[in-house]
Amino acid sequence: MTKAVVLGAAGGIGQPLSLLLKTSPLISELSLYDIVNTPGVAADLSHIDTPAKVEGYLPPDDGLGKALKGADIVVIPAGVPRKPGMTRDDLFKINAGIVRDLATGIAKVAPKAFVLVISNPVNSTVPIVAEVFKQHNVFDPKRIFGVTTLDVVRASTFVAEKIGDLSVAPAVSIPVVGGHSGVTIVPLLSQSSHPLPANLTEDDIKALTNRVQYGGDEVVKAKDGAGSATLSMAYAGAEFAAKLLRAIKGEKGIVAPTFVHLTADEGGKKVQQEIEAPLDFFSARVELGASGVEKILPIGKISSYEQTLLKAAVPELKANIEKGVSFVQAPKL
Ligand SMILES: NC(=O)C1=CN([C@@H]2O[C@H](COP(=O)(O)OP(=O)(O)OC[C@H]3O[C@@H](n4cnc5c(N)ncnc54)[C@H](O)[C@@H]3O)[C@@H](O)[C@H]2O)C=CC1
Ligand SMILES: O=C([O-])CC(=O)C(=O)O
Repeated sequence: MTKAVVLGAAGGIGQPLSLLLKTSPLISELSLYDIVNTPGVAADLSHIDTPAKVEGYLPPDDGLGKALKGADIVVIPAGVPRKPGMTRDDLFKINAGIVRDLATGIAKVAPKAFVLVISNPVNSTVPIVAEVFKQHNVFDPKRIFGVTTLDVVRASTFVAEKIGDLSVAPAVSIPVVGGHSGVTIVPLLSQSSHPLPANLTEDDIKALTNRVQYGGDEVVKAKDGAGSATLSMAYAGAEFAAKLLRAIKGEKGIVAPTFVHLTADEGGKKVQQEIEAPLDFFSARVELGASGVEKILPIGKISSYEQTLLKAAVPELKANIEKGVSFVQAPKL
C-alpha cells in the first residue's frame, strides 16, 4: 500500500500530475489537497479505472491533516507561477510562506514521508522545508528532494533534437547539476550518454547549455502571462516520483539528479570538494534507495567550460539557500 499526496493538486501542474499519479500502478491511494477545487478534481480522477483510491480535501476541518494522514510520498506543486519578466526568486515573497505552512503540516502529520518539492524558487523552498523539519525535530536529509527533473528532461529533448532524432530522446541521459534557476542550472553535456554530433561547435554547446538553463523562460514567454511550464513539469514530476517509488520498493541502481541536502550521504562531501564550496544543498546525481537518498554521486570529469558554469552557479545558489533558511529562522513579528 502506497499513499501519495499532492499539495496544490488543483493547479496547472497539480491536475496533470495527479492524473499521471492516478495511472501509476505503484500508488494505491492518492490524496489531493488545494485551497480550491479538489473535490471536483478528485471526483473526476476517481472514475479512471486504475487501482488508486482518490480523495480530495480543502482547508476547512483540517483538510491538510486529513490529506496527509498516512502519506508515504508528498509532492508539492503549490504556489504561484512566473509571468514574463519575473525571475523564480520573485516568487519567494508568496511561495515561501505557502511552502513553510505545508511543510509544517507534513512535519506534524507525516514526518516520515518522502517530500518532493516542485514549488519555486526550488533553491530556496527546499531549504525552507528542511528548516521547518529541523524545528520540529523530524529532519531527515535522505527524504527531502527538490524536483529538478524538468531540466534533465529538457536536456534530453534538446540534445536529441540536435542529434536529429527525437526517437532517441527517452534514452538520452544528460546529468544536470547545481540548482533550478538560470545560471545555477548546469547541464553536463560532456557526460551525455549519446555522443553529440561531431559538427557541434563551442558556440553550439553554449547555445544548447543556455537553452537548458532558460528553458523555463521559453515557456513563460510563449504562455504570455498565462503561467509557466505545467504539462512538461507534470511529466517530469511523475517520472521522478516513479523512480523514487520503484527505489523504495527495492529496485537497485536508479539514479537521478535532484536537489538534496549534502549531508544526506557521505558522497555529499566529495561534491562540496568538487565545487570548492561548502554548500548545504546541491542538485547532484543521486542513487535512490529504500530510505530515499542512497548515495550522492560525484560530479566526475567535466569540461573546462562546465567548470566555469559551476563556478558561476555557486554564489547564486548560496544566496538562494541562505534566503530560505533565514526565512524560517527569522523571528516572526
Ligand atoms: N520545479 C520545477 O521544475 C518547476 C516548478 N514550477 C513551480 O510550480 C509552482 C506551481 O505552478 P503551477 O501549477 O503552474 O501554478 P498554478 O497557479 O496553476 O497552481 C498552483 C496551485 O497551488 C494552489 N495553492 C496556493 N496556495 C496553496 C496552499 N496554501 N495550499 C495548497 N495549495 C495552494 C493554488 O490554489 C493552485 O491550484 C510554481 O511555483 C512554479 O513556479 C513550475 C514549473 C517547473
Ligand atoms: O520557469 C519557471 O518559472 C517554471 C520552471 O521552474 C521551469 O519551467 O523550469
